[in-house]
Amino acid sequence: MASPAERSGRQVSRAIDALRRGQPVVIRDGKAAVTVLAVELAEDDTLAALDAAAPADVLITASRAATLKLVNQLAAASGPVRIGRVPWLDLAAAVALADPVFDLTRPLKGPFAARDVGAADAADAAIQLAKLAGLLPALFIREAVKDDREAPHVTPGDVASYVAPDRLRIVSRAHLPIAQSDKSMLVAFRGVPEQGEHLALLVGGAPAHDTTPLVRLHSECLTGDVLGSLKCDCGPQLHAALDAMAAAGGGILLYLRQEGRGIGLLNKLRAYALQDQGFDTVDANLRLGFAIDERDFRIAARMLNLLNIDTVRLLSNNPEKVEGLQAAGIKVAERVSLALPSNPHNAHYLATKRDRTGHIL
Ligand SMILES: Nc1nc2c(ncn2[C@@H]2O[C@H](COP(=O)(O)OP(=O)(O)OP(=O)(O)O)[C@@H](O)[C@H]2O)c(=O)[nH]1
Ligand SMILES: [Zn+2]
Repeated sequence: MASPAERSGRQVSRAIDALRRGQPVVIRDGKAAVTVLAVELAEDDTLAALDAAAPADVLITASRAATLKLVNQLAAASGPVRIGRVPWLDLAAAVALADPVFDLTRPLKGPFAARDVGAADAADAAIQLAKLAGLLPALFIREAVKDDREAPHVTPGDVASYVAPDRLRIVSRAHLPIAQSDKSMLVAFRGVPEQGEHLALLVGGAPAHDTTPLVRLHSECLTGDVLGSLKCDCGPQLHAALDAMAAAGGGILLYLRQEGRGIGLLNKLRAYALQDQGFDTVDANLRLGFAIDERDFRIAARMLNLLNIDTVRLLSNNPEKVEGLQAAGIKVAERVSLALPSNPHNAHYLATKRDRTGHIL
């Protein structure tokens, strides 16, 4: 029989799957319960079915609300913002609220009225589920009714346990000779299925017990790692890190499935589209409704724990990685910088990292 934790995990998986298929989900927090539907995938019929019980409002994040200049209406602007539904706020208008791609060409008319978000933990969990589903963080929301009982039901606690780093396990390991060292090994981890399998590449094999290994936290970047994008520095950093580890006699590269600083590939491309309009990497994330950086470095710390590593020499220019690891109990004995020459396409991106996200470059 499934344990309570397994049953709760299965419900969260079902809820994420439902959101991805454009179906509603119920989030229950004590006596309060809300029903949500992702704006991005809503259709006329699914929205009409949701609205049948009572017109559903629109839930967006604080950063999206700030972009839309809605925050000054609110006392607490750090959590999600619930926009009251008015007749002209139809599906197309809600999509425009959620998706910034048309912000410049078709400015939103309004006026929008922010209402009390109600069950705040349930609203937070709804936004987190949309992010786990790889969608824009915007949902239709109304109080749940009896007819919603077919939809997957979750609690904020279920969602928090689902993403807890201690769920991560090592599943498999094998030799993986690479150009820099034919003794390397690859270790695969299973955690949150929607995030993909995190990997640890042990360059030169398992590190000796008496050394402090050189470690790199590399966040997935399909465009840079695989396609040779010149917009970022990920591909060259990946290869330079492997070279540095080989030169040091070994090291560990954690390949974290945190594409686009945790917003996913589709949303990163949306951020790139905004960058084509002139916004920088920070503002693009905020306009989409995300945090500047959505990554959880406790996952990397948990991977290091499972590899029996408690102290590292970290290859990075990002002080937040150092702080994130240390807060999760990993000692960073030294930060080793990993800066590479810029090119005309990534010079502005690197300057933004230096000037706005505290990278030491
Ligand atoms: N959302 C978003 N993600 C981006 C953008 N450019 C690159 N990325 C992602 O940023 C991540 C790269 O970060 P890293 O190189 O691991 O880390 P960092 O924060 O730059 O810090 P370093 O350790 O100094 O390299 C990858 O997941 C990329 O996909 C962008 O413009 N928008
Ligand atoms: Zn990149």
